[in-house]
Amino acid sequence: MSVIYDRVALIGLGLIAGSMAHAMRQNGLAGEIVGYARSAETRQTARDIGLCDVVYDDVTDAVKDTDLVVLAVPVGAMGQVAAEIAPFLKPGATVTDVGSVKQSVIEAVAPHIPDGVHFIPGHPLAGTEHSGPTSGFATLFRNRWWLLTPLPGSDELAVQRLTDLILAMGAKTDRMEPAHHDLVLAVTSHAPHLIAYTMVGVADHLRRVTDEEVIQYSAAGFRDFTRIAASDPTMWRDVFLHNKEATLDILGRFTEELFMLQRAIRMGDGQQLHDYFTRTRAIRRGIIEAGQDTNAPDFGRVSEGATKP
Ligand SMILES: NC(=O)c1ccc[n+]([C@@H]2O[C@H](COP(=O)([O-])OP(=O)(O)OC[C@H]3O[C@@H](n4cnc5c(N)ncnc54)[C@H](O)[C@@H]3O)[C@@H](O)[C@H]2O)c1
Ligand SMILES: O=C(O)C(=O)C[C@]1(C(=O)O)C=C[C@@H](O)C=C1
Repeated sequence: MSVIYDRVALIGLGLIAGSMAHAMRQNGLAGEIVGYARSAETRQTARDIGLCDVVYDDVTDAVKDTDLVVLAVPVGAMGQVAAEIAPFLKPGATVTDVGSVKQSVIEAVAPHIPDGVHFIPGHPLAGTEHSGPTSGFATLFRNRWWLLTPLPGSDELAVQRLTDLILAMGAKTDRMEPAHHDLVLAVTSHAPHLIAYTMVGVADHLRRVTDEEVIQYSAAGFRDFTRIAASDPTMWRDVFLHNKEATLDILGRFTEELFMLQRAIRMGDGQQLHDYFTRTRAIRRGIIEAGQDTNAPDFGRVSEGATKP
């Protein structure tokens, strides 16, 4: 494939930036890939593993004369990073982000972007429970959705060029309104993470009662259900603080359903339980059959990729 951007700067060198670096390099999509991360330790690890062509100690050096700047830091840090880099952005450059929440990132970043620079918010629906500069791998985005939430009046050529990069990294892309994105992701990603974290908390509480047995004999159901509870605490703290309303809305609905099932169990209403599980099983199977389950975990791929990027 051919070069789409001459120079790409990755700000924040974790799972997503690292996977982008591998995917761009493997497919020859960037003339030069440079990077910056806040912690000196992360920068050193990135240099040791050759993640980028250059890793800078100063974020402004990374964005100077750069065609595409990718903000790949926790959602709560996006605004501050945008403010730092804004005076050094090249006219005509594109700034995108990969944050899991869109409305609050747009509110935090857009005011800092100078005229003549294109800000195109985005979100790859792909990840693992691993984080940091060694966790990325080239195939992370393959067959995954990468949503763009362009602002009204965005430069269509700039959006198309970013779309070309995303497609060339193996992803599928679509456009969405930021508020709709945040509601959809609250259902499909944010609430499930909170529930998984909670389930581990419950198991830990019970462990004290059962004398370690909960952890020792943790069944496949618990393991499958709670894999995502091993995810980065900073990232998820920021997601919940910045997608507050949608997450609280979905958790309210979840709690109502849970109470309904709880009551059915208490009343011995087997018919209600069976009907509910029959309906939800059909929905879940439908997702797989429609081929929309490409974001489901694949443990073989993840562990292989994470250790051998
Ligand atoms: N992990 C996932 O599954 C996933 C999937 C899609 C999108 N995202 C989003 O992508 C972004 C990055 O997530 P990740 O999983 O790659 O995280 P990560 O923890 O693996 O990496 C984050 C990087 O940001 C750096 N960083 C933190 N604060 C910074 C700051 N103020 N300035 C500069 N660097 C800073 C850290 O040093 C680290 O290198 C987040 O916004 C997250 O919501 C994550
Ligand atoms: O597979 C996982 O480990 C993930 O949690 C990835 C996942 C998701 O919920 O699907 C997590 C957060 C993102 O913003 C996008 C993808």
